[in-house]
Amino acid sequence: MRREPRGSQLPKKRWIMNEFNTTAGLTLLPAIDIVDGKAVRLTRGEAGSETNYGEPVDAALDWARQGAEWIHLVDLDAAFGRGDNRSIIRKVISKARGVNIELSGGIRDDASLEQALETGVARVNLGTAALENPEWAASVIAQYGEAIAVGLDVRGTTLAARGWTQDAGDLWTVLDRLEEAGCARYVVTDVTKDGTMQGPNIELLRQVLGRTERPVVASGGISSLDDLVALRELVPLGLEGAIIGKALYNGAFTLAEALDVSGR
Ligand SMILES: O=C(O)c1ccccc1N[C@@H]1O[C@H](COP(=O)(O)O)[C@@H](O)[C@H]1O
Repeated sequence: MRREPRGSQLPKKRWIMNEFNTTAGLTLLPAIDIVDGKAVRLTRGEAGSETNYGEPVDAALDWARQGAEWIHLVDLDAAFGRGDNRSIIRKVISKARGVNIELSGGIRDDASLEQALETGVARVNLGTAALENPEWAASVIAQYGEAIAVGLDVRGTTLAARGWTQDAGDLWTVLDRLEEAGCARYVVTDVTKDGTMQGPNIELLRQVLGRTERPVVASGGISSLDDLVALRELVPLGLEGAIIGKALYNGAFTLAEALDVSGR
């Protein structure tokens, strides 16, 4: 099924260059967030709210066995600016060979970016740096293209940085700037939903999809297979993927079941 162009007002050339693949289904990215060497889930990103789910490598091997194409790997200690989990991250990456890794947390300058890319990950997410250091973000977006995504982590339409502890600007203003810079992809997280299993913020995703032709990955709140069905309906609008966290760890459904409904 071919998708109708969104908005006949789009310039034709731009539309042709960015046509969405509507037959691809929804790419699923099971999440492994690491604190102090362990896989955890936070509630709304609040430090200290974590539930511990054991060894990150075990989670990665489990997702890989169930058919994961991607893993969303987060160094939460680096995101909070209180250390890092680099050695365990390298271990996860080497054990999950064949699975694409999206890595985030603490990637804020040339050194941390090079270190992240050297691990062989498929792409990295910039959070804080994209908000606090626009010139650097634009330069690495230009240099690395598809290897860089930007995480748009929001409460309402206010972006959050530094472990989601600081407000860092207006979503739409920053999105316009990143579009200018040619950002390849956005990971949109409703912080107020993250780790709550209250369902994704479909309205927010629709609004973002209405303002970019770049692929978008949804994050935060997924609780059921029905949520994935609802997100799949956004694929023709440009939604590419969904990050799943607590629902998998809590056994609401398995990754294999989720992949079945994802259309991949
Ligand atoms: O994923 C979380 O639960 C989370 C909670 C609190 C802060 C950040 C969180 N996640 C990831 O951190 C990166 C941002 O890191 P940085 O600002 O670039 O250092 C973001 O991509 C989220 O995926």
